[in-house]
Amino acid sequence: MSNALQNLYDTVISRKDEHQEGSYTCYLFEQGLDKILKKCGEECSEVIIAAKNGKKSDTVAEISDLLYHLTVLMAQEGISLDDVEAELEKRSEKTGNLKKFHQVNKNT
Ligand SMILES: N=c1c2ncn([C@@H]3O[C@H](COP(=O)(O)OP(=O)(O)OP(=O)(O)O)[C@@H](O)[C@H]3O)c2ncn1[C@@H]1O[C@H](COP(=O)(O)O)[C@@H](O)[C@H]1O
Repeated sequence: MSNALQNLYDTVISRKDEHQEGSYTCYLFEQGLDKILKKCGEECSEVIIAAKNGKKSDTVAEISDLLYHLTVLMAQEGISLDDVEAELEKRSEKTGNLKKFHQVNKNT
């Protein structure tokens, strides 16, 4: 995972562990899962709208908002970046095996 995502994740975890005055992340944890899910839903819709509007910088900003809120959701649910990385790698291995399987079948 990228350094920026890892740094964000570490900061979010530290906000979960220790209250910091004025922190929006702490506010989200205090509000709880339903609020975090609501924000993920809202940010997801904003990504779709920005992408439809076609301005790359706006879409990048909305994707960043979504990634931040997903990071808060992961922390809330005890999911680490390693958990997601492992899942992605598992899929990539499966896809690789499937491609090899099709290649072998094509050649026989
Ligand atoms: N990456 C982010 C980040 N992205 C978006 N946001 C906040 O998400 C909120 C979403 O804005 P909206 O207008 O949708 O929501 P709102 O009306 O302000 O809030 P609601 O009433 O809807 O809850 C804004 O307040 C943004 O500041 C973020 N807040 C914090 N971070 C990072 O999280 C880490 C901890 O920051 P603090 O929470 O400030 O300690 C730092 O690394 C920050 O850079």
